[in-house]
Amino acid sequence: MLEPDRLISAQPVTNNESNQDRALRPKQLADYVGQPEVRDQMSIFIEAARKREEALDHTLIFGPPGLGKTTLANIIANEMGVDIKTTSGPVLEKAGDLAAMLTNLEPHDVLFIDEIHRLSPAIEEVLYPAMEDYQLDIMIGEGPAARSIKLDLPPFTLVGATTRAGLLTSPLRDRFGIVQRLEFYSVKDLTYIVRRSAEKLGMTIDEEGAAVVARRSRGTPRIANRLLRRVRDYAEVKCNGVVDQDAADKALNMLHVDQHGLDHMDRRLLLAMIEKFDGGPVGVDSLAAAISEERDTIEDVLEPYLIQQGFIMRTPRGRVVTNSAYLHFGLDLPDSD
Ligand SMILES: Nc1ncnc2c1ncn2[C@@H]1O[C@H](COP(=O)(O)OP(=O)(O)OP(=O)(O)O)[C@@H](O)[C@H]1O
Ligand SMILES: [Mg+2]
Repeated sequence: MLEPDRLISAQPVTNNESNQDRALRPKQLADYVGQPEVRDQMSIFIEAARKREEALDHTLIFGPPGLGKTTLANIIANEMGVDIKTTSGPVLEKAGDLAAMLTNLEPHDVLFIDEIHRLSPAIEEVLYPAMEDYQLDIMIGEGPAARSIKLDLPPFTLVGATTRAGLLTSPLRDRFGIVQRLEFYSVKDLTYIVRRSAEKLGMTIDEEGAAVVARRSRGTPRIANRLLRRVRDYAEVKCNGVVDQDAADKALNMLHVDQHGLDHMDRRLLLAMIEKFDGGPVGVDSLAAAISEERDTIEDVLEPYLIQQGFIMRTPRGRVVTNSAYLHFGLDLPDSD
């Protein structure tokens, strides 16, 4: 887990924040900002399924935390005009839990399984025939009285979300007809998201102020919304509630979020690579030990953005920092030999 005080963590930190997240969450594909390819494809697939009066094909959504996987799953159900039932990989412990959810679905409903890479193998076994043939094949009872029962399920859509597609077993991955990968958002898209969230929160922010928040949000809408709330606090106390470029800059400097949206965790990772490992290559486990962070956090949360921004590269021998990272910290470039 991340330190709960990490301001730019992409995970929702508190329940209260999840509620606020939900209030800002778009409900229709048309309001889903950015991700143009995903949006275009999904609108076609959804319209086609509706015309044929079929359930949408099973859909896998992957991408780093806070980019809009849960949001998209809900939009899919909404646009299909069906209900969504939500669960997650770690929550589904027993095959019976999954069976109960499956048998409660109405035709064409969406079953959303978050963190689908964390399903147990036993549950995956139940899922395969359910996905492929809408068949539930399950053992009930134990010992000599145990018997297997088969049930027909209504045609439904499984929507799975995961931070990394590579973590899924291939039989599971192969059963998804639609696979969507979410990308980090552009500053332009995030600026738009910030302005719209500001409107919903009843605050005043100008284009430049919104752009400052967008630039420092690690390409992630959840972080943009979180920073916006802290900027609002600052502006209400220090500048009569109006957020312009100057107010946004000052607020975010106070929070130690730098121009690239990097916070102390990112800086710690990059500096450890530079100072302790001469810039790499270094394996993720050594890195995790050096900064006392979990391997998963590094791979799921920290690294994707640092790679996308060109601060880190993945090589067969491990991670290396790039010259941009040295320049970011105002350090001399290492001798190239
Ligand atoms: N395309 C988008 N347009 C506007 N706002 C968005 C978009 N995607 C996400 N958001 C905002 O970001 C918040 C976080 O998104 P969401 O919860 O869907 O992320 P996630 O990918 O499911 O994250 P996690 O991996 O932590 O489950 C949403 O509540 C919503 O306000
Ligand atoms: Mg989610």
